[in-house]
Amino acid sequence: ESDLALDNIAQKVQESLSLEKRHKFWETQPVGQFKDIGDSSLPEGPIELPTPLSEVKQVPYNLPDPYEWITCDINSEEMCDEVYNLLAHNYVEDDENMFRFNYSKEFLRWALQPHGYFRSWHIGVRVKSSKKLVAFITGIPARIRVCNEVVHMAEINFLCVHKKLRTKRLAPVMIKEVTRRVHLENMWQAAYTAGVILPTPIATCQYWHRSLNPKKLIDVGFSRLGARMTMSRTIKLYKLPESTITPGFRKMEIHDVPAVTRLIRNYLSHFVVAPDFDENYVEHWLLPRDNVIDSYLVESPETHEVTDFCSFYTLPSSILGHQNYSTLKAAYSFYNVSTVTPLLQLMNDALIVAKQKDYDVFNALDVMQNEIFLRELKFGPGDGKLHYYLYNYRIRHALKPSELGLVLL
Ligand SMILES: CCCCCCCCCCCCCC(=O)SCCNC(=O)CCNC(=O)[C@H](O)C(C)(C)COP(=O)(O)OP(=O)(O)OC[C@H]1O[C@@H](n2cnc3c(N)ncnc32)[C@H](O)[C@@H]1OP(=O)(O)O
Ligand SMILES: CNCCCN(C)c1ncc(F)c(N2CC(C(=O)NCc3cnc4ccccn34)C2)n1
Repeated sequence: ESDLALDNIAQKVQESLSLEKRHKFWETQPVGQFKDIGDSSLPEGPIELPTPLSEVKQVPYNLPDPYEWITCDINSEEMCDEVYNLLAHNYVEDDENMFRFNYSKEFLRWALQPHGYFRSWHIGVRVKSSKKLVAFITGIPARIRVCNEVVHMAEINFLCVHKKLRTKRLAPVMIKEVTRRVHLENMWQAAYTAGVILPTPIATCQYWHRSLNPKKLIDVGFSRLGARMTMSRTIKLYKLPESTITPGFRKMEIHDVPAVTRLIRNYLSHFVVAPDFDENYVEHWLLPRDNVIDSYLVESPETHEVTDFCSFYTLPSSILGHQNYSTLKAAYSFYNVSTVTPLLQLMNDALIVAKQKDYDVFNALDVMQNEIFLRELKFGPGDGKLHYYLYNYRIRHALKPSELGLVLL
């Protein structure tokens, strides 16, 4: 562990000196460069113009000899298993390597197949001889409004290189290949998030956590017993009512799609960067799916109008090397809209539902208006920051988290 800890410190020092840090790959890309920070003479908008489709590289980038590209059909049970296992063993871990995201197969099928998706954007690298999947990166199409213009872009996610193939500069090749395939569909921008600092974040957000099962969170080292706090006092502090308190609070259903679309479109229009939701988008991204996405709304008992909405997605983490627990059941706040029910009360009902469904922790970023409820509902600030990025699109000033209306998975 001590070597790892030293590596982590070195990494942290490097990151903190990020201005001196050489980004040999990212310096070649059409993204905001650190050297340009503060240069308000640079125009807002696309950095490079589209190239004619005939001039886009028609063949995949070269991989080192033992490897080959594979387009992953996430609908195939076998391929989905391979992707699931690569991520379950090699995807994002916390800085102390105590937890690793454990995206489920049904979550991956949801996350990667929105209306109009491209299978060619689900890109794997495998070993020619053994056919073993050793790397992965994905894109999905999205319509994102940025500074009052709607841009068709790719949302890039699930970039993963097997632990044994790290620091071999495979990631830049993966990124260039997904870029090439997005260009072939005549799209020229992308949005992505990462826990690491790269050229150049458009916003940097903070994770907050609300304990639902404090005893387990303390046992596994996710959180620590507060000073002058006993375990029983801590359990009492986070106790929640047995049932939700808002009249008309219920699960979203398919017939609610038009009303929820109106509600969320209106709400997201207040943010500088936000998805351009239509009914297709709402039907895919917000209709409940067991163990993947939960969404609730408030239907006024008097007028039957839909006045409020809240949602969270399910992303468990593997607990690495603990004898009593193997999985942390985490809910991540997704999109929430309050027009009649106070946001505090709406989100408290979301916490109550999450507790009823045996989640251990409820996570939220400080985006949108989440700051209204974070402290009040006993969320604590986490150590994880999430940086938001746009590819080939310059925004003159970095955004405050409260100007962001976009949550990626
Ligand atoms: C128009 C369409 C455009 C579409 C594309 C838009 C861009 C999409 C961009 C991707 C969005 C992904 C969104 C998510 O999925 S974020 C989640 C990323 N995945 C993980 O953290 C899982 C665990 N880690 C790994 O699997 C590997 O460490 C990865 C694969 C992350 C790097 O592999 P490795 O550790 O073996 O390194 P390398 O030697 O191959 O390459 C080193 C180069 O890679 C740059 N690097 C490191 N981490 C990231 C990162 N998270 N985003 C972008 N770049 C990253 C790094 O700065 C350096 O470049 P430079 O500093 O020298 O310049
Ligand atoms: C590219 N998609 C971005 C979203 C992926 N997401 C959800 C994410 N990206 C970076 C983070 F920093 C993060 N955090 C949630 C907070 C947290 O829970 N920290 C303790 C912890 C428990 N399990 C894990 C697994 C990995 C990392 C930290 N973990 C920090 N979440």
